Amino acid sequence: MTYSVKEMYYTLQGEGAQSGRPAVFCRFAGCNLWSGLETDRATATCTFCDTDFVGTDGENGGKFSTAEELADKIAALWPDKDALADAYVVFTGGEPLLQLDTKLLEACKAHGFETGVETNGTQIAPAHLDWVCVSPKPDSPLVQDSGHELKFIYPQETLSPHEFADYDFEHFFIQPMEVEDPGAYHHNIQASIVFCLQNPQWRLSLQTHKIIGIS
Ligand SMILES: C[S@@+](CC[C@H](N)C(=O)[O-])C[C@H]1O[C@@H](n2cnc3c(N)ncnc32)[C@H](O)[C@@H]1O
Ligand SMILES: Nc1nc2[nH]cc(C(=O)O)c2c(=O)[nH]1
Ligand code: SF4
Ligand SMILES: [Mg+2]
Repeated sequence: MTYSVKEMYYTLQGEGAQSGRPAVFCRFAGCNLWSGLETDRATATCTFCDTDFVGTDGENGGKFSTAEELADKIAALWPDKDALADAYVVFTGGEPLLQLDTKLLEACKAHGFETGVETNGTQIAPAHLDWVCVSPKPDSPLVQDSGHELKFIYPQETLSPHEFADYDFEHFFIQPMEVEDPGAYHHNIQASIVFCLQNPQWRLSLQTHKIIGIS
């Protein structure tokens, strides 16, 4: 299996229940809900994506021909080789479950890493992931309907958080949809606050990395 990786970097998890936790982010190239090309955005299944996941030309990106080779690179990005007890890698994308497999998870475990994933839920996650974050998208069957956190990007015209309230997750988050127009983004933040206040099962997730200016 050859893995196509857009970029990898060491940062703080910005979103959800693990927010603030140091982690290596491994961003796979490609997604099943959008080509990633701006010319296709309007007709894509997922139209609000905030991420460039096209190609393998980002920081530490590339093609990795084995799980061990990719896991070695992930481990090399962890700052303290003597403190792997807290080592954490988050697989994202693009859609990571198009590429993330048991072999890669095992290779990361062998280095001492805890493993997490950010997924749109249209593919079943491999077993043994330590943290599964599912973020549902419109017109996309949610086959991964359990995990650690469900993160709903709010608001969405054709999808309501209420559809997911009984699913098997430990945490339920509302994350304001970031859009280009500052006024519209402000509106999404306000609407997210109101939703959480009226539906206390749900908590607010802010994209803290954007607030503090890290990637
Ligand atoms: C870029 S996606 C990659 C992982 C996976 N494809 C997914 O959609 O969950 C990472 C996270 O960012 C969220 N996200 C994407 N675009 C966003 C936006 N404009 N505003 C807020 N969150 C967004 C996604 O819902 C997901 O939780
Ligand atoms: N710092 C930081 N935290 C994140 N949490 C989820 C992200 C993602 O793009 O999947 C992300 C990201 O891009 N950066
Ligand atoms: S599913 Fe995830 S990666 Fe794909 S377009 Fe939507 S937000 Fe972006
Ligand atoms: Mg991101």
